[in-house]
Amino acid sequence: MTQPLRIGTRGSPLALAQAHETRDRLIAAHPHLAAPGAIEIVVFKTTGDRILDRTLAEAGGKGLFTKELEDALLDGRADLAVHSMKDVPTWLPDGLEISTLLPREDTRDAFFSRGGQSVDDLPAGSVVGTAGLRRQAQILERRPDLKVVPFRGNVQTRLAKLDAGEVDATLLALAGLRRLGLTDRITAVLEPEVMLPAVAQGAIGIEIRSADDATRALLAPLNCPQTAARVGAERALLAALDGSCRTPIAALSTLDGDRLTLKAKVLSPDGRQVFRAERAGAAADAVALGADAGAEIKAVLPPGFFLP
Ligand SMILES: NCc1[nH]cc(CCC(=O)O)c1CC(=O)O
Repeated sequence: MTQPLRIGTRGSPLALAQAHETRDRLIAAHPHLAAPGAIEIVVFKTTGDRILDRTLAEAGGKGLFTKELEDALLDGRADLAVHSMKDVPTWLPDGLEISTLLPREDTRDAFFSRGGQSVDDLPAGSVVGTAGLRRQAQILERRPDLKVVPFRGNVQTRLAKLDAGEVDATLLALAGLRRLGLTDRITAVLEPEVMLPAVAQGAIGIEIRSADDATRALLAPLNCPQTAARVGAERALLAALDGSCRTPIAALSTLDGDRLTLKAKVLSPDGRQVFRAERAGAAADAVALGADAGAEIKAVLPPGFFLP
């Protein structure tokens, strides 16, 4: 029998759901892969899964959720790695590439509060738990009277902490909740005007060895060109900004036919300073539009704005 195609993934329920979606799409495109043993899902624990007592910004380092999967690709323990593109660093290791983007889920953030209030109705002084600086900065931009505290753990853990009263409210990506079937608990879905999403939020990307033409060919029918253009624009913005995970950066591109619109925002962690850029143009120019918007913001940021 030939070697199985090995899908590398993290072990969180969301990561496993995304690995299973990838397997199902592979089988739909190539029915022979439904044979027993043709596809194997291999679970790897990443640094981000181990560190649960600090925020990601404090843990520092890029690729907290991707490095172990990339090591497995590079030394042949996996043939493809499935990632939330939101967690994929701007620069990939030599010899690897994102070959495929699956059709994007909803990009918005979902808001949960114990009392059922939305962001604007929370009583002053309410405690919002969030892991990320992007959500912290935008919550404080709109509601400087709220208190934001660090909040880690996978989706289920965070909802349990909310129930236990550790915080009054929290936010999670709607995409992950949809994939886990956990949307019934949502208090409100936040529009991008209130909470601009993270770069590539809601997109699943598949990483392979650049030299692995066989796996690239198998994955080709799974690629969604619209998602690729949108994520291409947003990640080009990130590259041009050359920020770190300690910088609140938010961006969203949308497509109307072949016309791509990109909205981008860089904030100070306390939400007091906000820098925006917007671009629109042909989808074929997605990367240039993103890079251009990033350069525009970078040019006006005060010196030392990005923490190392
Ligand atoms: N490691 C955090 C992470 N990475 C991707 C998602 C959600 C799914 C997505 O945005 O594609 C989440 C959880 C969250 O932010 O609520």
